[in-house]
Amino acid sequence: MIELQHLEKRFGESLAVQDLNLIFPDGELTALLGPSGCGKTTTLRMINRLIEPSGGQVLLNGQDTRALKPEALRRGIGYVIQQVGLFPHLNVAQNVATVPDLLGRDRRATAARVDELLDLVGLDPDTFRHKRPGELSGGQAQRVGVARALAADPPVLLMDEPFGALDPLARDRLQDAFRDIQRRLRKTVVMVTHDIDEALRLGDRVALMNAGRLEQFGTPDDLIHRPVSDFVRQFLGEDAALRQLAGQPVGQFMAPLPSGPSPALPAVAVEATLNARSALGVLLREGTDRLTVTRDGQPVGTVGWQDLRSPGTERP
Ligand SMILES: Nc1ncnc2c1ncn2[C@@H]1O[C@H](COP(=O)(O)OP(=O)(O)OP(=O)(O)O)[C@@H](O)[C@H]1O
Repeated sequence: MIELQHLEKRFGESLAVQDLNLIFPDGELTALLGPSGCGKTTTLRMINRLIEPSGGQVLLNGQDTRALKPEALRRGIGYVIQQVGLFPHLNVAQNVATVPDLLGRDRRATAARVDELLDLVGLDPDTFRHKRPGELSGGQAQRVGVARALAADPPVLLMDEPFGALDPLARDRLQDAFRDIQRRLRKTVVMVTHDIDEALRLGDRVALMNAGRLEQFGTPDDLIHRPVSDFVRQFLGEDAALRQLAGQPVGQFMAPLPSGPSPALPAVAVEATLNARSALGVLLREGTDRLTVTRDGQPVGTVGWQDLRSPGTERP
């Protein structure tokens, strides 16, 4: 668990971060969201002490990070940035193995781990192991960056606009891949983004900052349906709820079929993997109030307006 207590950063006369109190829960992804210049990156970099706080403290599993050597601290915290910063003269495998090598881990075990990680981020090891960073697309390089950050198996991962430089298609793909990875690995992730959709899509929780202060901390649902201020409402925009739906499969919102004999099902069916916003579109277009939800063509549940307003309990 990472805890920020009265954290503050002063640059000359101006306060970039002020009296920030936040807990990043273990195993969850928290998105640090907010307009440009609100202090997101400064906050992130105070966690691994790339920036030293002017006041307050950061606790990592209860320990004040000032008590740790910055290098030792950073070895236990993966860090992914937008300009991946791969070493151009090293190949992909060597780049991913940087930290395990530094830690003196067994070579053969590291090579196996590199292949496993390349697989995990969706790069075929045989194709990519020996490529140089200059031979990769932006999306591929970013995947290598993620694999490298995971290589030492750090419990904590800090990510600064990790998908920001990618075209929308590559960004979507990598966000999906990363969401799957995070479901499996359950790292404690803090991700800086100014992209509202990304925060709502990937964040278990969202910390929305405004001018160096925390405006609201909560689940995406909290921010959308229970905004604490006009700033939150305006920053997310009126269509926030719709945009959140776009990032989630309709299967997450359905009411499962009761066991026993099948009841009469709505005539129009959609697959559970369809995004919930499109399912809403189908409801509107067909002028009906419920849809059947299928998996591989088999009915598994039904979904209606009310279900799409608030996520059901069936989240995977
Ligand atoms: N090294 C520095 N010296 C002086 N001021 C700085 C420095 N780093 C950041 N700032 C200022 O602190 C404030 C917060 O910057 P920060 O980079 O944390 O914002 P951000 O929310 O990450 O913004 P963006 O989304 O644009 O990256 C800004 O006003 C910025 O100009």
